[in-house]
Amino acid sequence: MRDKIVAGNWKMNNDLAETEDLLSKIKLEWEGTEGVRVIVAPSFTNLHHAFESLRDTQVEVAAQNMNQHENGAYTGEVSAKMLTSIGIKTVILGHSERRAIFKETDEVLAEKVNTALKNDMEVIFCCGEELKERKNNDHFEVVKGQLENGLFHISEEALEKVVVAYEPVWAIGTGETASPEQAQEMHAFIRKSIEEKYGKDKAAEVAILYGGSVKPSNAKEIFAKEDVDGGLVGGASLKAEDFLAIARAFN
Ligand SMILES: O=C(CO)COP(=O)(O)O
Repeated sequence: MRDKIVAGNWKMNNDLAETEDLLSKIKLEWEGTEGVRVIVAPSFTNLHHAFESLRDTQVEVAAQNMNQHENGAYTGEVSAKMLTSIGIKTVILGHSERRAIFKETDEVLAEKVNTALKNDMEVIFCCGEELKERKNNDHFEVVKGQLENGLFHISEEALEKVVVAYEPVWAIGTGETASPEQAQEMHAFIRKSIEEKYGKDKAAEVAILYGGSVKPSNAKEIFAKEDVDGGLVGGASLKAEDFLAIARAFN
């Protein structure tokens, strides 16, 4: 059975005090539900603290990004080894903000995926189309291209360390959610694409998360869809109450 996952991408929010506050609320209120993985992704500066603070809990910690190079003269960057050395075993790669604002290409992302896997890290690989691409009916082609060029070079064995997150750019931070049907349609397409490359059994094991204005009020309906295995949550992950209500939406 594939994992059910609710991951909170805190983006560039929360200083140390705010991080401590949010983590303490999550720790206090998350009872741990059978079969649901809860992950938080604070900023680099707060990762070590978050990991130590959540050490004895069932809440996991992920990084929001990392560099594709192992080490060297890359001022301001963070390597896989720096992350694993503080206990971080999961990294979000290819978020649309990284692609659009920081100009990360499929080629760079393919390298990042390789580096993460080589360092035995789990990858949450993001994909998703922009509004104009959906309006032109290009969304399937765009997402397939992102998967083929950024992810599908990895081995069958490595796929076991990959979670895919579908985040339509037009639904991120806009309050506009993909309908449960739109999410299911794309998730089924993503699973089919994985199946064509790696086979049915492998595809059935890959968790595919939906991201884009997930809230306590819509999570249940979205997560009920067959190919939706959870959510990658932005804004609503900054409030413990909302984030955990989303995590409980599986029940
Ligand atoms: O980008 C997202 C998570 O990575 C989604 O953000 P929102 O939930 O704020 O729309």
